[in-house]
Amino acid sequence: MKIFSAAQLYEADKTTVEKQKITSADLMERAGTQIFQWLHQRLNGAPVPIHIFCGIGDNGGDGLVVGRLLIEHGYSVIVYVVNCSDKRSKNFLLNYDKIKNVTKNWPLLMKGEDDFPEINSEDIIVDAIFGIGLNRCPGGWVKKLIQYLNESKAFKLAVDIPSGLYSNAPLEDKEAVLKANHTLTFQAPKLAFFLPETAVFAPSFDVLDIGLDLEFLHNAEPLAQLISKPEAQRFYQTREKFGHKGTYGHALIVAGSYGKMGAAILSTTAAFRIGSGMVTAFVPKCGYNILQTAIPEAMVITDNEEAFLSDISFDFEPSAIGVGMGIGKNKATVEALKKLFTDSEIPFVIDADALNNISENKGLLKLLPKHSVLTPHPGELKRLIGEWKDDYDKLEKVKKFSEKHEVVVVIKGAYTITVYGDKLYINTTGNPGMATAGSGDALSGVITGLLSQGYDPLLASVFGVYMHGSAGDIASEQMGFEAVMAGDIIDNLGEAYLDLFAQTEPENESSEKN
Ligand SMILES: NC(=O)C1=CN([C@@H]2O[C@H](COP(=O)(O)OP(=O)(O)OC[C@H]3O[C@@H](n4cnc5c(N)ncnc54)[C@H](O)[C@@H]3O)[C@@H](O)[C@H]2O)[C@@H](O)CC1
Ligand SMILES: [K+]
Repeated sequence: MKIFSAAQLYEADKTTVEKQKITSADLMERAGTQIFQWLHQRLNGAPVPIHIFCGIGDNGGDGLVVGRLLIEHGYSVIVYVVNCSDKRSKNFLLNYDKIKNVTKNWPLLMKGEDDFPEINSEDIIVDAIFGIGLNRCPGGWVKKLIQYLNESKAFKLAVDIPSGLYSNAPLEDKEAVLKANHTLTFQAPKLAFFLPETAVFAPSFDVLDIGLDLEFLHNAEPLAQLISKPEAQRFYQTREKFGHKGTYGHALIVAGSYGKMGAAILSTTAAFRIGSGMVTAFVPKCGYNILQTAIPEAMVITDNEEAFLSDISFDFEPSAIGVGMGIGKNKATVEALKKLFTDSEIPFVIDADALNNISENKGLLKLLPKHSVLTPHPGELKRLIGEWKDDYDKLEKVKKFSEKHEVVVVIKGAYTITVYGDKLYINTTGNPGMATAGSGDALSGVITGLLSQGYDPLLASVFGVYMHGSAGDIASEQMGFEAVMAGDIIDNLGEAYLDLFAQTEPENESSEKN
């Protein structure tokens, strides 16, 4: 699924109206009707008070449509107009008139703090104050209203986007954004829903298809691509009936140091579980017995040093190399990395201490084979590219970094974002249970394992992140977030493959769950 900018959505809106020969009011009716249906399906006529706060633009217009339809269906509705400006949009005015046909209770005009209504915790708040047309940070009494609504324990449903959030620009004041419990967003999710500083305001959402012009949406270059099951299914490469272990490559995992041999075990196992034909672990001497005992399927080569890596030499040609998990920052290890990067022509997966060593010795970057995959968590990323002002600045910096060094960067987080040149791929699998030691080692093993099977570096990254998250989701469903350990994620990679093509109940036809 594609993520578009606000400007692109306005374009799509315009094109749709022209091509489908409808009015923009018809489109608003469609949008409002979808929101109404979502509520109606869940409330089923329940007499719960619904407070709808409408701005004076088209987002407010949507709110008025929802209000009208709810009233027509007998719900208990109070509509407020957040009257922050006289510049009411055409479709706001049209629907303002229409709502008067179905109720004697005209919308309440709010002009300041004195007009803030009492709201009980069992009530529902519908936020239709500002949509993607937000053009400045909410201030004055409107900001106070947003804060007042945020303090309420009532369920808060945002129309299109939580008010005060820009769809694809940095946050100005986090005190002036509605903290929605759920958002119903039109046609495509907004970039703000996936970035750490702004995602907290839209912790869950459904995408409502309002029938915008498909050709326009198909041809528009998106801000980012969202990776869910349909995309992952397309990435999957079928295993051949007559394949043998050599068909699926020979991955090399360069990992571990004294006290951190678990990192090598996790990455090696993950490379196997994602389907590598063969996996060799290269570890310091102290890891030999540990690895051979823990993973009999793996081959093991050791460094001359007992406790850390100093000379990474091997006598075969791996089809992919993952390096860095738990290797530490010994001077000799830096030299060993220099030699490894210089001697190899195949792209690497670079993780953990290999990233930290690169950050401290930037010359190493120039030695990296093109299309190597870097998998930093936020701390490692900061060491690599420096501080950023906000999430959008971070993405721009990573894009430049990726272009300059011709590498794939996997920014790990709640929504992991893979960056390649100016392209962004946002993952949708994963959960807080995966914030656990070794989860990153599992991911680097997964990506290395996919590379070894012939997935190209970008696909290996995007598909690997999806599969890793999916395995984590399956693990959490079985044991709850808290109990998940990295090994459980790896153990469920097989289930994640099965889940990829499992038959499921059809979803609600018009909405995509997230
Ligand atoms: N583009 C589309 O595809 C569709 C858009 N629709 C709705 O239209 C919305 C966009 O409508 P608009 O462009 O009218 O914009 P909004 O309704 O988001 O708000 C814009 C109005 O609020 C004012 N405003 C913005 N920021 C303010 C602030 N901080 N303080 C005070 N006033 C502020 C603006 O000057 C303008 O008058 C979408 O979010 C969606 O809800 C839907 O009706 C259907 C289709
Ligand atoms: K809104």
